[in-house]
Formats: sequence, C-alpha cells, structure tokens
Amino acid sequence: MRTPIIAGNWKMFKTIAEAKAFAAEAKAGNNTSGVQKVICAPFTALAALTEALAGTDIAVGAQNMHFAEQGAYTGEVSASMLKEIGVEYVILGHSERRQYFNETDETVNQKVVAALAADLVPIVCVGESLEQREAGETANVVRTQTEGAFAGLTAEQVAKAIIAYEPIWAIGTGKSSTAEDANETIAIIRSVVAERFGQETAEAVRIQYGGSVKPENIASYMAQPDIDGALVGGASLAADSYLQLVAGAQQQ
Ligand SMILES: O=C(CO)COP(=O)(O)O
Repeated sequence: MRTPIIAGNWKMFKTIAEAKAFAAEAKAGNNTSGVQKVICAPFTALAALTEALAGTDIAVGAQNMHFAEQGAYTGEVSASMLKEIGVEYVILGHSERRQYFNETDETVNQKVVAALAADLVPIVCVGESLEQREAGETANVVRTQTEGAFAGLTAEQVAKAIIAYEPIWAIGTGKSSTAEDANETIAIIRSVVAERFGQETAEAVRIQYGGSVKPENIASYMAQPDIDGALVGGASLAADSYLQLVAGAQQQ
C-alpha cells in the first residue's frame, strides 16, 4: 500500500506573515492521520514555515532549486541550503518553470540527482499541453519527461521520488481532468517506471495528480487505483481547504 500524499504548491503566493497564519490554522485543525502532508512555499517563507510547523506531521517543500552544490549562480538556491532550514521536499520541473524559466528534461534530471544526494524528496512534474493532448501525444510526452527526469538513476533512488502528473490545460483553469483519464495517464507513467526500473520500483513510487483539484473532487481521484495523492495549487492556499483535501485523501 502506498501512503497517500497531498502537497500544496503555493506558487508565488503568501508573505511570511501569511504563511505563519496558515501554519497556526493548519496546526489547530490537523487531525488526519495516514496521509503525508506537504506545503511547498516561496523561498522567503520556508524558514518561518518549518519553524511554525516543527513538531507536526506537516512537512515543508520548496518549488525549485539549483543543481549545483554552490557556485557563481546569482539568484539561485542549492539543495543543501534548503535542507539547512528544515525543508524536506522540492518540486522540480513544474510546467510553469518549463514554460517561463527554460527548465528542460536535462536540468530537471540534474536537479533530481542533486535533491536526492541532499536527502530531499523530489516531486517531479510531468504533463502534456492541450495541443499535445489533442494531437494524441500525451503518452509520448509523459514517457519522454519521465525517462528524462530519471535518466541515470538507480531503482532505489527512483522509488524515493514522487511524480506529479499535471496536464497543463488543467492547471489553474478549473478544467480538471476526469479521474479516469488522469488514472489512465498515471498508469502509463507507472509502466514507464516499470520498464526502466522494474516492477517493484513502479509499485513503490507515488504518483500524484495535479490540476484544479478541490475538496469537492479529491475523493474521485483518490478512488482510482494508480493515483496516490494530489499536487494542489489554488485550493491549498487556505488552511481549511488544504485540510479538507487531506481528509478526502484518507477516506479511501
Ligand atoms: O499547478 C498546480 C499544482 O502544482 C495545480 O494548480 P491548481 O490546483 O491551482 O490548478
């Protein structure tokens, strides 16, 4: 049995004060067990958030990092810097980073290697655009992205990672994928992991769905056999909504 994981991706939202207010509310209402909880916040709020959530089962994640350990990379942050302030997860290869910041399968791969070396859990995002879906390329796109992200890794390393399948057309649009369609693509991703890293790894790796997930639809995704949780943008910004998502993931 894979433990479900609900990760919030705050994107470029929340000041330190707002993050602390969320943490206080989430701590007070956090009474769900059996679900892994992660909040991925902007860099500036990470230290305050790890401090505010210390002693709880809500972990903190970043939304990006550089692959080098240190160096002349103005504006960048390394895995060990995140680790030092108590961060445990890092989102890598989100479609917004691929689209606006030139993230490629190669840089995602370098970042996955660096994250694992620093003992951070990478949440690796894959997913097709509307154009690619309509052209029937979904399976090829997620295959290439998955193979690219994990190139050169061992089965043991891959088993530690989380994959998030986020169809780009479903992100922030209110147009979520049907649970059945999401499960079908996630099953393809799992079969790619099986081909490359073996059946045992494919059965161990957690694969989330992301794209307009809300408290009202979380249960339908969690009811699918291959969906192990969700990576949630908008509906993770309010503590009560985030906790409802977590509760929805526990029901199954
Ligand atoms: O991009 C996402 C999470 O990484 C999804 O965002 P929404 O949940 O706001 O659609």
